[in-house]
Amino acid sequence: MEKIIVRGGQQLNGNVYVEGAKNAVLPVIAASILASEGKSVIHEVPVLADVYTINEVLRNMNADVDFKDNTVVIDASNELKTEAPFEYVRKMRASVLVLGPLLARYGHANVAMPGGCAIGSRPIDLHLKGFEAMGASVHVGNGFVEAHVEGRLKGAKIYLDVPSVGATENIMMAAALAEGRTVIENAAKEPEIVDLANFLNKMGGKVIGAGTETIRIDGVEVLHGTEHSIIPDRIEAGTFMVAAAITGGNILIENAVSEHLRPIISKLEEMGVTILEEGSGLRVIGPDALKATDIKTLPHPGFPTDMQSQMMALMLCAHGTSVITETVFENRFMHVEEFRRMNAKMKIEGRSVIIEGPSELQGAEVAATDLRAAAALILAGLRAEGMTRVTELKHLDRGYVNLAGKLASLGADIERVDENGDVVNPYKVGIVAELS
Ligand SMILES: CC(=O)N[C@H]1[C@@H](OP(=O)(O)OP(=O)(O)OC[C@H]2O[C@@H](n3ccc(=O)[nH]c3=O)[C@H](O)[C@@H]2O)O[C@H](CO)[C@@H](O)[C@@H]1O
Ligand SMILES: C=C(OP(=O)(O)O)C(=O)O
Repeated sequence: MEKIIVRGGQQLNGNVYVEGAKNAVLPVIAASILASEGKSVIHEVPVLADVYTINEVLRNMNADVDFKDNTVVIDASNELKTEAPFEYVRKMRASVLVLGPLLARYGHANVAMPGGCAIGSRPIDLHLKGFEAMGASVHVGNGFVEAHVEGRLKGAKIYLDVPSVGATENIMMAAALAEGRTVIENAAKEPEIVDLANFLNKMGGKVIGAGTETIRIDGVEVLHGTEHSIIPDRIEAGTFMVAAAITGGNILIENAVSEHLRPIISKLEEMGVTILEEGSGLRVIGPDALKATDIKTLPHPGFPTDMQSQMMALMLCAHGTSVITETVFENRFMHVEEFRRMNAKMKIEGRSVIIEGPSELQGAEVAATDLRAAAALILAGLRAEGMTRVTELKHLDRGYVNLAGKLASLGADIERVDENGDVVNPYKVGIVAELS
């Protein structure tokens, strides 16, 4: 079992580059199967286990997928199989994003039902209601969702009960090839939704309003391959911002987009962190002493749930009482127990965690409970006294490219080792093991 070993106490300084966003690239790759003509060339693709998984989902359907040098080239002009088996959906819930494109292009899709996961039950009822509103019949049984429509999907007015990112994306992709106009109300407004809309428009789609709560899609008969660069990962950027803050360091985070990071910038500034626009990125300077603050996770442009656990690590080091309220996922506090192993002082009250800081963090063996918890435990390890060992790195590899190597290049005392204690090439990471 691989581990990341961190010895706390180093201040981090230097430059780091933010990769393309995981949560943007997965829907864009799924959308590429809408193209019955031409190839899609997607740049700024991060080397992540999730990208390998979605590529395997497409290959399994008979699409040609080539991934090298951070570029994925997809030719989906073959006749595709309309299935995504459980072995892929189990590894990565975002595999359900092929449902909309398959249904729109072939009138049929059979995709394994994603289960819950460590952060909550995560139903897909809003995706399915959207397809039904567009004329599809949907059957859930034997662990699969089977959706079917005679002829083309029909445009519809769809109000989402909650602004679900995945439902907005799945419906937007399906609507791109439907007959007539679809209007999604109470749509998710995340930057990744805008990136997907831009990709669909370059494919010949007609999507307007992405980034607002109402998205209008006029369906077209054919979509074609195109070329696109993925937006930078705001959560990876936010993670490095916390790394600077928690170590009292000074990091230039290249390729960070400040408009995507407003809620994170605002909270870090409240905690005493200095953040300056510089070149094509952000310089983040940690203070001598961090101040407590409160955060409540919300859909964009509220504070992102995917930064909740990293902020928890930071708040543990701040002076005073901080409160974190998680409203997006019902069970995203699994990392609290792991932080406690590091001598963190906090208590859970319903959907909130109350932190009396600062805690004198101590190194310990801790297990990542999800992808962001993995990063958060490493961040805490940067500050803790002694050695922290983080296990369950399969979560980390889903969403961070070479996090240990990047932190080491900024001055962290960190390495990734295998079960024999031998240092692992950070670029090979767990991806190879995961897929073999
Ligand atoms: C691959 C990807 O982009 N993942 C992101 C995406 O996940 P994902 O798209 O799964 O998240 P959603 O926005 O759909 O989920 C938000 C909330 O809505 C609920 N819900 C969702 C769909 C549905 O049909 N019914 C329903 O009740 C969920 O249980 C959850 O409580 O957005 C989340 C919220 O920003 C992020 O944490 C994830 O990193
Ligand atoms: C929850 C996350 O991702 P996913 O939706 O892919 O599980 C995440 O990126 O933190």
